[in-house]
Amino acid sequence: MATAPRILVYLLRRDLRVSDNPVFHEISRLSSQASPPFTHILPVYVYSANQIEVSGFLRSRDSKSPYPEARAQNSGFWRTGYHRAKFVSQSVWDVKGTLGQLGSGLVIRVGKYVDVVRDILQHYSDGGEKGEIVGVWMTEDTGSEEKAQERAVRKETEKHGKEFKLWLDEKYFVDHRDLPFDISNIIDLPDVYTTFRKSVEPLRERPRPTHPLPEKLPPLPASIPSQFEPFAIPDGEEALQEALLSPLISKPDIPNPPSWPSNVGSAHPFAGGETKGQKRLHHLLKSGAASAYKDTRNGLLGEDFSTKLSAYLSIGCLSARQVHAAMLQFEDGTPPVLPFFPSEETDWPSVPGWAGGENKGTAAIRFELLWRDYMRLCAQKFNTALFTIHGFRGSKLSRANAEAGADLQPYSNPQTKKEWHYLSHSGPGSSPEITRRKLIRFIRGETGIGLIDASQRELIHTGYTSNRARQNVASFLSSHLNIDWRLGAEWYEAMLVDYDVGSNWGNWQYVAGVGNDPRLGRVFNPVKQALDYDARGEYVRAWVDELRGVDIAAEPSQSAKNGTPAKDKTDDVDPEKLMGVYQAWRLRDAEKARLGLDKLEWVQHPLTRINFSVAGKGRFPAGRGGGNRGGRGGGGGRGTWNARGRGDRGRRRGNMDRANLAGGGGTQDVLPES
Ligand SMILES: Cc1cc2nc3c(=O)[nH]c(=O)nc-3n(C[C@H](O)[C@H](O)[C@H](O)COP(=O)(O)OP(=O)(O)OC[C@H]3O[C@@H](n4cnc5c(N)ncnc54)[C@H](O)[C@@H]3O)c2cc1C
Repeated sequence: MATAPRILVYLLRRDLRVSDNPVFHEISRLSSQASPPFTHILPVYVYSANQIEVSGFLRSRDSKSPYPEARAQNSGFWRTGYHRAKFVSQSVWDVKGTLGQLGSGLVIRVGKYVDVVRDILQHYSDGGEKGEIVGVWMTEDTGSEEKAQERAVRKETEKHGKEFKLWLDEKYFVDHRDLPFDISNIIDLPDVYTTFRKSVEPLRERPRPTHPLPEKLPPLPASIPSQFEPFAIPDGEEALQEALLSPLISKPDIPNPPSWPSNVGSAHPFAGGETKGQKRLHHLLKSGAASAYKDTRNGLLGEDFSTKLSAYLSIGCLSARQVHAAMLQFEDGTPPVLPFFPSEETDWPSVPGWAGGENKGTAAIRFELLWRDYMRLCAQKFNTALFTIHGFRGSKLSRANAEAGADLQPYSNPQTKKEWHYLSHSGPGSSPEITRRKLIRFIRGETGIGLIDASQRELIHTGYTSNRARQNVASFLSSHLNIDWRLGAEWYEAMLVDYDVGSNWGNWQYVAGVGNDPRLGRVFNPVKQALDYDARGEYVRAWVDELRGVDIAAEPSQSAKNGTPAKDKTDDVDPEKLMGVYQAWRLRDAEKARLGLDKLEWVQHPLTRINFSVAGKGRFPAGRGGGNRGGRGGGGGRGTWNARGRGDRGRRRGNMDRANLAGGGGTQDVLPES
């Protein structure tokens, strides 16, 4: 008589890959032993009811979900919006396909993790032919909510007398076990990134080797419990996606969102999944985009100015060490081995950077991947302070508050304290109703500040906007409008295809001045930034299509009349007219009337006016030449509206961020750069 199946349950969360996955690696190793501890595996992915709306999975229209809607705490926005829901669903389906090819499979469920686990444990509790659970495994995750999930699943598993094992999350650049401090004493994490980075350099030598793709995995058990009531899991990828997306489409976060302008492509047109992530990584190396990254990373338009790996990394379709390993092979002149992309030997030598060791592009990618590690460690250190208005700086755990002479300015410094405008209650100079109206205009991309509006519209349509744009948007909401920065973070959480708890909330805190930016009172000037990074207004005019017809042409110069080529790409642009693209209220009345802009509220009554003027005559202001990127910015982006190419290369930096950040916060106008 056949023995009953011995089943290992593996709950997947943000580890949606089969290669370089320590859990699948170990399952494969154990199952190849003479007497494996389990005969079957049950990999399960749960659409977690408090993080993604699951009412679209209700079996009938008359049934009611036992879970409240998955909405954010301060704003009421969906926790997971359309773009990410789609990307995650594609990624889940991709893993399911790979597991199927390896002789196993993936079961998809909705609900709370603990409810799903309880249901599974109960199904097998009688023993017999159905089988017996030998353990429940799960990979750890960042964030207080995720930790609570882990505790609840552990408790439930142990209540049933089964073993629970929490695996280390190995999708980061530096393995937890290799940090220069003991992770159980996370208070020792430096409060400033540079200090942390120096403690783990040289970065190229840090990551551990990757695990290979298993050749074969144990099968699913024959008896699998169905989804518990009142939900049902539809068959097929399309039906599943529809169940996820339908509530988000039927109840959009804002009424009448702006429409997608013609002829502008998404900077992030990529589908989710481990195989797609590896394809993207392969493309970055093969096209030379990885080697060019340092010079292009502050672009605004196009697919290749930056890696666009963030969404794959955030849910674990790729691990950072896979990115590192592929770059290492490229740098050493070995065709990168990606499990889903065997390399063709022949044409690599023609790729810029091939076999040349670490270059400034690949080094800069490692630098950024370490930022991601750092944000995740901060989230772990500060825990729920990640979501509080006064942020890390206000936390008792901040070393600045704990010790004299630490890197961060102490929270008690009056410069770090702001009077925030809230949605829930009145504060000095604002009421919830005014804040709500401003917030809606901010979200719709109708603030009247071109760079902000372009980014917000791009975000709502595509689920992505560049790092440069994100910094400006976060600074604008928190320092120009003084609105509770958490509303912006929640909007990003809903919208971003690459949302990641540590990176999102940590970066919002950083820019809002309550996180671990060692410099105090920094405010981005979004007009100056537009001039530096969108020198022809192409990005703004791509997404804010009302402004496409704005005439920015300069009077033909004498040299042009003589047929001599322009000295600079912007010689044919009239800087004063360009200012009307960056802030439409500055357009001449006749131009506004010609384009019908005089009837638009956001043109006539912008949320703030920034008195920035172009210094000098004929040419754009100082601060645009030379210098290289350092710290957190640099580079620039150009291209046509539907550009697919890279951003501009080799652009300025030096003192620029300081200049960009000139001026005060609040709703005060930012002072012009002298
Ligand atoms: C207000 C704000 C919110 C943000 N929210 C998120 C978020 O939810 N998820 C997220 O992954 N990133 C977030 N970022 C960081 C950064 O903007 C994105 O990682 C980056 O734009 C993603 O595009 P990319 O993959 O092409 O990045 P690249 O420029 O190609 O960078 C390579 C990788 O490095 C990492 N990285 C780069 N910059 C940062 C950074 N500042 N912090 C942490 N990791 C970084 C990402 O994993 C990224 O994929 C945020 C930044 C700001 C200013």
